[in-house]
Amino acid sequence: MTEPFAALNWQAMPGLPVRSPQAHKGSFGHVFVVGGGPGMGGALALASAAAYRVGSGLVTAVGHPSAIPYLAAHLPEATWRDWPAAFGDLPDHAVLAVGPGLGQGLAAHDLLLEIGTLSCPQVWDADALNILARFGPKLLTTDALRLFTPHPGEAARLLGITVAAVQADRIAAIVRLRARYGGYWVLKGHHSLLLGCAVRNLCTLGNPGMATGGSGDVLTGLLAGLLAVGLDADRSLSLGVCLHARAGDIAAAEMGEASLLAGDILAAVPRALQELTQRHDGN
Ligand SMILES: NC(=O)C1=CN([C@@H]2O[C@H](COP(=O)(O)OP(=O)(O)OC[C@H]3O[C@@H](n4cnc5c(N)ncnc54)[C@H](O)[C@@H]3O)[C@@H](O)[C@H]2O)[C@@H](O)CC1
Ligand SMILES: Nc1ncnc2c1ncn2[C@@H]1O[C@H](COP(=O)(O)OP(=O)(O)O)[C@@H](O)[C@H]1O
Repeated sequence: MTEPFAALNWQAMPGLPVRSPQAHKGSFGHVFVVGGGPGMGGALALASAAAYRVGSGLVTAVGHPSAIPYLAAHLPEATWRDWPAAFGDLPDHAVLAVGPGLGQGLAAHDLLLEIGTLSCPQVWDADALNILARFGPKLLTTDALRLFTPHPGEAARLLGITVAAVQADRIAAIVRLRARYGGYWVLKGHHSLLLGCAVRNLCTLGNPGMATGGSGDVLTGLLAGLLAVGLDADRSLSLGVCLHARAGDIAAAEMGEASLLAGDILAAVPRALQELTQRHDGN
């Protein structure tokens, strides 16, 4: 029998590290978000903005050329690179988030073959997971720190089973995912499961309004941003998943579940973060 996962407590969760008065943007990492294939520039923009919202110092979006005008109009704070991209010149403090809107064409395969050889911290989501499912664990040739964020459909592909089988025993599924691919895992959906090094939890926050296109892309950017500002992988996992879900609850309380957009979750992230800050300040 598998051990139960304990519910995380938002009320007791530590917030972001306090910024030194001498801080500069180089103090808070550099996230590279790799995705934004044809027709999916929005996923790239959502993930990139989310990385900035948790304090990442610099964000570079790496997307298909067709995604770039959209990105420049919607997120002028990000720098960008076109596909095909190479990653030989990444700075020491780089964190990669790979998958949002990536697509599964040949260019995406080539990008993933290179990223699997890199040693910087990485968050894998969406089409990066679909390509990983096709190649199997041999795609991951280094033991880089990797966070994987499948929804049940992606988890099913990674395990070669049905979505119904994943959902019938979600704990068994996440345990098998880690056994097969290593790394840190979130199995998304109602009561997302988290499996890290010291983390074996579930998140009871969130709501079905979050079942809307792009909300997973926001989570990917949050997780990469938290790694970039210096949180360890376990803490990034638990804070990132709860922050995303709490922001979804704040946004749903304002908008109603049916009207919720992924951008509303993103817009509520600062308020969710302020709840943590104010609690720790004793307000
Ligand atoms: N604005 C954009 O550019 C957007 C781009 N997106 C991108 O579109 C690509 C395809 O991703 P999709 O996730 O839509 O397609 P997928 O085919 O990977 O996943 C959708 C399927 O997964 C299963 N599934 C997902 N969550 C489930 C749950 N909680 N319970 C049971 N079954 C579940 C269902 O069978 C569902 O039909 C990705 O690259 C993604 O990043 C999407 O994120 C939507 C928004
Ligand atoms: N019913 C639900 N209850 C709580 N959270 C949900 C629910 N449905 C979706 N979510 C959350 O919303 C996000 C959806 O991610 P994903 O399926 O990858 O969407 P997309 O591919 O459109 O970005 C996940 O973080 C998931 O946990």
